[in-house]
Amino acid sequence: MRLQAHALDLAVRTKRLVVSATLDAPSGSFVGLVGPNGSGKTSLLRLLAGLSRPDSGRILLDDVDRATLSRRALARRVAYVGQHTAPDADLTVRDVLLLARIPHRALLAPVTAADHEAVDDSLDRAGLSGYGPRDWASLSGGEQQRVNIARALLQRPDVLLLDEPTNHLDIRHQLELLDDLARSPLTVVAALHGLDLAARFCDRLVLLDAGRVVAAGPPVEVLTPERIAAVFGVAADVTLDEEGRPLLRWYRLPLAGATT
Ligand SMILES: Nc1ncnc2c1ncn2[C@@H]1O[C@H](COP(=O)(O)OP(=O)(O)OP(=O)(O)O)[C@@H](O)[C@H]1O
Repeated sequence: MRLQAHALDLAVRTKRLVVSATLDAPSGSFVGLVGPNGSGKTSLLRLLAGLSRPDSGRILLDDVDRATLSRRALARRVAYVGQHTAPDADLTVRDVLLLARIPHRALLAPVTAADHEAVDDSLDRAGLSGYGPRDWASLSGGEQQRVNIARALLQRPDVLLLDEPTNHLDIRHQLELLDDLARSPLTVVAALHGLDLAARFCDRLVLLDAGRVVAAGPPVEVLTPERIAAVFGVAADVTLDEEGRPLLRWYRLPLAGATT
């Protein structure tokens, strides 16, 4: 499913969080949202997820205006994992995962054996077999993150929106997750801080600065040393790996040539 956003604007009081942002995530692509702290990545993802409403602009799912879809239809198609997604109540891991099946059940229909099987499968795939009876709150940060992503996948969405999905994950789990996302047939849009990993795994990057999209396209076009210096204020060497993707090497601060 193709996800497009046209000229999205969002302001809170006088602060403009997202300014005329346009984004195109073709079906099955993995798009990375990158940019410094406070550049609007979360704000844009929340607009795409329908968690906040733009002041202007449109969001299209396969050319259909998202505003015309019901909440339930949207929940079946689009799953979102935020940075601090925590269930309110005391729930087990199994309870948390079963919640994800709700959009696929008739209203008030009971949980079935098929739901439990789907939960067991998702735990196996997340490398968390046997974690079902554990209290969600007792999991480590990385385990909670993996359960959150498993929960989003259990929704069987067409579009997956992830805010900092590699947060809390050790390097092996970061690589496994990004590799899975890159291979997945889902359309994925993820806010990522690690430019190196974003460059390696994403098909396209959207670079935000102060709420505006300042560059979008394949990583090799977006992550030039000049743009990295202008947006992040750091100096980097950019070479290409064997697949033609950018490999970044950072210089220590202060930025060469900068006056203090
Ligand atoms: N409700 C709000 N009211 C006022 N300002 C807000 C609100 N929500 C976000 N902001 C501000 O909007 C800007 C963008 O925030 P956002 O969380 O989208 O950035 P981000 O790129 O995801 O940042 P980070 O990399 O630090 O997670 C920040 O300056 C933030 O303080």
